[in-house]
Amino acid sequence: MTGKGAQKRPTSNEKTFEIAVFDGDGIGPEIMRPTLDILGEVAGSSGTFGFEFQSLPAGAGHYRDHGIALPQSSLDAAREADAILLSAMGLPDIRYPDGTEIAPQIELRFALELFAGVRPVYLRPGQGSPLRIADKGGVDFVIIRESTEGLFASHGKGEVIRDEEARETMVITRGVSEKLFDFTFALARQRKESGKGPGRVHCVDKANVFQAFAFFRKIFLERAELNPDIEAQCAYVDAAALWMVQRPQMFDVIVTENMFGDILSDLGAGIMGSLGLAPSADIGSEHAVFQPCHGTAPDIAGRNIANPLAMILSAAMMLDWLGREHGLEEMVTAADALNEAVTTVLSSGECLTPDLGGSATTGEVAEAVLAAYRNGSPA
Ligand SMILES: NC(=O)c1ccc[n+]([C@@H]2O[C@H](COP(=O)([O-])OP(=O)(O)OC[C@H]3O[C@@H](n4cnc5c(N)ncnc54)[C@H](O)[C@@H]3O)[C@@H](O)[C@H]2O)c1
Ligand SMILES: CC(C)[C@H](C(=O)O)[C@@H](O)C(=O)O
Ligand SMILES: [Mg+2]
Repeated sequence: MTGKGAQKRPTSNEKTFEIAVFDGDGIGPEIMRPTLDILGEVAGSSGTFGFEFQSLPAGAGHYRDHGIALPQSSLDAAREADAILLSAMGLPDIRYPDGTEIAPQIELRFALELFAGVRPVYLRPGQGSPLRIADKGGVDFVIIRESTEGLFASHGKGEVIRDEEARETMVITRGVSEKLFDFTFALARQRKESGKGPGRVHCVDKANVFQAFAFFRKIFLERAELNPDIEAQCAYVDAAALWMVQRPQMFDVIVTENMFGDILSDLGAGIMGSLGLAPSADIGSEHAVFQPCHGTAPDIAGRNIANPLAMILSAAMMLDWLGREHGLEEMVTAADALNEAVTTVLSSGECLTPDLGGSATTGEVAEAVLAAYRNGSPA
């Protein structure tokens, strides 16, 4: 896979995956660079899989310089790739004429039908958290954020009427909701089978007020009947936000609408102590994008102090997804080992970026992860 601006980093292994890479804006390139180095080493030490990375232009900077946020050639190349890695895009001062920010990641989610935004919330042993609960153990749940409709469906289509009134439309469709809930129950089952969770799904909505959410909940309950081995619960979003802070251990898998998922996943990152620890995967039937939950952090960009762990953990999610999709157990094991390496670094508390109270640089944290990976490497 080549193209204008392509940067290839081939490794000579049996199965080579083509990865589309969006460096993005702000801290994006700073956290992407060491992540690709880590992936290169993980692949190199495996001997059974490798990566070809293709860097693709898109983002707010690209819009400022070229008048387009996501070139068709980038979208086409992303579509062809085995997986897509994205750091973060958008800058507060660079906007479309309608006043909204440049957000090609939304275009990618729509174009590639990435309906399931998987956003884990996991407190590692020894890891700090602002929560004042006596026992912080057992905070390990996943938010599934529907990512192609809900309140985001009117992205670019909202209207302001005579400077007096603004309107956006929320869309919930049966087709996407059924796929979303089936994906969610399957994930809860996978977690149950691997001992990570009790096999429980909470549908988080606002069905007490909005017809669209009553419909969302109705479809959830229909699909729950087809998955009787998984406990199905419903919660209103305001109470769910409270419980995420007061007793987060009650959650295993949360499934929710796009906007609620956007907000709750940042709350989840807050529980973990930093947005710099929150990875994500936007998954569809044929494509997947792996990116941190956080943005381009313009306030710290260019200083080499951004926390690279959310990006590295997103790369681990990519390894896990590719491994499962292609039946390559070694990739799944490598994903676990990379996760474990991050746990080692966080638990020791010796090499942390300033968002976690430390003074390490982006590069130093990535190096520490690599060292921990080498020590506990599955190879
Ligand atoms: N997925 C994405 O690409 C994405 C997500 C959210 C926001 N954005 C865009 O990013 C820009 C900035 O948005 P924002 O400031 O509201 O949110 P943000 O996530 O960029 O930053 C919020 C706060 O978290 C900190 N932070 C974020 N990531 C960090 C990291 N890896 N290490 C250390 N600290 C980190 C920032 O310094 C800031 O204080 C906006 O243009 C927004 O639209 C993009
Ligand atoms: C930047 C923005 C468009 C994006 C979203 O709202 O989806 C971000 O907040 C996220 O969580 O991925
Ligand atoms: Mg967000």
